[in-house]
Amino acid sequence: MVLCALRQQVLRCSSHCRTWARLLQRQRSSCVYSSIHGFNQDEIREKLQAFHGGSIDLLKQDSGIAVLTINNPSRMNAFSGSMMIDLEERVSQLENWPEGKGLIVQGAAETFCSGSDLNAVRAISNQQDGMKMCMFMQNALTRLLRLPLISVALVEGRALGGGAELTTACDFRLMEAGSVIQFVHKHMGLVPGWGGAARLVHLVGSQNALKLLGGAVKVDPELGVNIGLVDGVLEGHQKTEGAAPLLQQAENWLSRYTKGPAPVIQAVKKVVLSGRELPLSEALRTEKDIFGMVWGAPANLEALASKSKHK
Ligand SMILES: CCC(=O)SCCNC(=O)CCNC(=O)[C@H](O)C(C)(C)COP(=O)(O)OP(=O)(O)OC[C@H]1O[C@@H](n2cnc3c(N)ncnc32)[C@H](O)[C@@H]1OP(=O)(O)O
Repeated sequence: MVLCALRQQVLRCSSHCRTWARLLQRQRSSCVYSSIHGFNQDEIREKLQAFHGGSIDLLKQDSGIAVLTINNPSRMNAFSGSMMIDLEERVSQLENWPEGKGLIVQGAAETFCSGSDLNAVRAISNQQDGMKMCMFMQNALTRLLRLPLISVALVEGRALGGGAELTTACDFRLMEAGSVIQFVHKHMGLVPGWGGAARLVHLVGSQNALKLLGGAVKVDPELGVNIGLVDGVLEGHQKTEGAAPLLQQAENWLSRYTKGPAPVIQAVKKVVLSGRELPLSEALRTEKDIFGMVWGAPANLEALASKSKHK
């Protein structure tokens, strides 16, 4: 009897492992560009590495909420080439964090991010290299959005150009009162290239996206909330007496969605992600696979044993 139960448990575990492996594989192979698109990761990494400065810092906390900081304050947190590589490496670390539940993306020194480092942009202004940088960043930001973590961009100060695009690679956006998100690309003779336009259309619809990009509109928190780009407004702790530090406010906001065991939170993110990205039949099959991973798992058994009521 005991042996039989044990065998069932082992079978269930190995089936869960296979499902996990398949889903992880699906997630990994879901980079937008690979060698079949003529994308040579090593070549572009080498080019980007030449434009150094700043860093992307990752702090994984025991709470299961990590903080990713865009750190290049002397350039208003603009993305140097080496920071792009850093970003990709931090995303890899987050993909391999079984205890993870949430992620906050913030800028250092009270501003979010002023986009690409214009010094690097000037130096690689040829079309081929520009497109390679764009492929690299689309891969990194797509993987960021597809992390099995519930993510929030915490916008303090300005999110400009690529910085505005980065906010759209998170599940949610919180803005400090007085902060601005602005797709300034048109003023630079550009359009978004880090995937920001495609994600913006999903978030706010094509009419609003056209207005924001076509007019390079300064999105303040009120407009952001009205068009569905922004999910919450935080009190500026410098200006409002008694307000908690912004990061603390963001952690409090996020914690309502990250309460509970990591496998369940990750499963929640995965079913939403598959519903958002996959055709319906494939999304339904993926949902079934993910359901199979939480069904009969410890959190489910514990909840059943405690006869919880949802009053
Ligand atoms: C993917 C496509 C893209 O992202 S294209 C890049 C889009 N971003 C931009 O064009 C931002 C240009 N910068 C600005 O508009 C201003 O610097 C903003 C961010 C509004 C800040 O203004 P302000 O508070 O007056 O400070 P400031 O101009 O003195 O800047 C401080 C130092 O930071 C630098 N900085 C700023 N942004 C960038 C950037 N994107 N790339 C490189 N450096 C940047 C400024 O040049 C300035 O440096 P310095 O003190 O003059 O050495």
